[in-house]
Amino acid sequence: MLTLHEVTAGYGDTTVLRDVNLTVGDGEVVALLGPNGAGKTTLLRAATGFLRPRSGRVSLDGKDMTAEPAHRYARRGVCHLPEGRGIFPSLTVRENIAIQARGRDVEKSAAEVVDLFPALGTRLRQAAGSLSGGEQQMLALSRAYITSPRLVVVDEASLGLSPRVTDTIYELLARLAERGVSLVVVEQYVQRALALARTVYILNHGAVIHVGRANDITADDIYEKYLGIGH
Ligand SMILES: Nc1ncnc2c1ncn2[C@@H]1O[C@H](COP(=O)(O)OP(=O)(O)OP(=O)(O)O)[C@@H](O)[C@H]1O
Repeated sequence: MLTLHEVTAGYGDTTVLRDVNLTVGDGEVVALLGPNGAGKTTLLRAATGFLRPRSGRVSLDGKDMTAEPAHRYARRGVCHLPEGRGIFPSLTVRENIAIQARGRDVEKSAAEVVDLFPALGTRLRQAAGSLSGGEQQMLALSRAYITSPRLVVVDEASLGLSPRVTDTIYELLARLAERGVSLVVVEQYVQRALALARTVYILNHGAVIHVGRANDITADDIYEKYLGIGH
């Protein structure tokens, strides 16, 4: 459903991505891995209309989206969950849900979120910034449920969270995948990403240096061959 063809992108005079090709099929889960500064966040931004490529082409279901802004991607079912959660800390949980709901019934959306994340049920009137890190990430993930997207792009969902909360977040991503939602997941924990994904892309210095099936590679291989961090 999503295709990046020879995408080059960057900021000001800095070129970050160079001729990147990437495809995500309907219902496919892609893990996007690579060292710090490799350009993973930049790739997600270029793939969802938040950063316009300098050259190359981004398309959704065959339609050229390269020059389109992010809200047009959203209208076509793309949900971008940025690093840093993308929630409004000074607004209440309910107000955040109202913004995520984008014109949908807020009560119904809030009920859906509470059903999915009972922990948020007693906190609807609380400022989102006063939630724990895990609860804030759950609130951020709510967007991917109440808007019924076809493609969800997730940047470092587990950053700073405990292993237990990370398990919960990954169960929810797996549930989205079971529903047939396509996912692109940037993750520092290679093992977790491999367990979820069908396809692995490894990025280094803004270029794709490996594409393959997640079943055909181990986390150790990825560290040794591509990330250069013996562990
Ligand atoms: N807004 C910006 N303006 C200028 N340069 C930027 C900007 N955002 C990122 N960069 C640079 O682009 C490069 C790639 O950054 P990016 O955040 O895409 O990498 P990443 O793989 O997601 O890294 P990390 O794992 O550390 O988040 C880095 O050298 C970074 O300094």
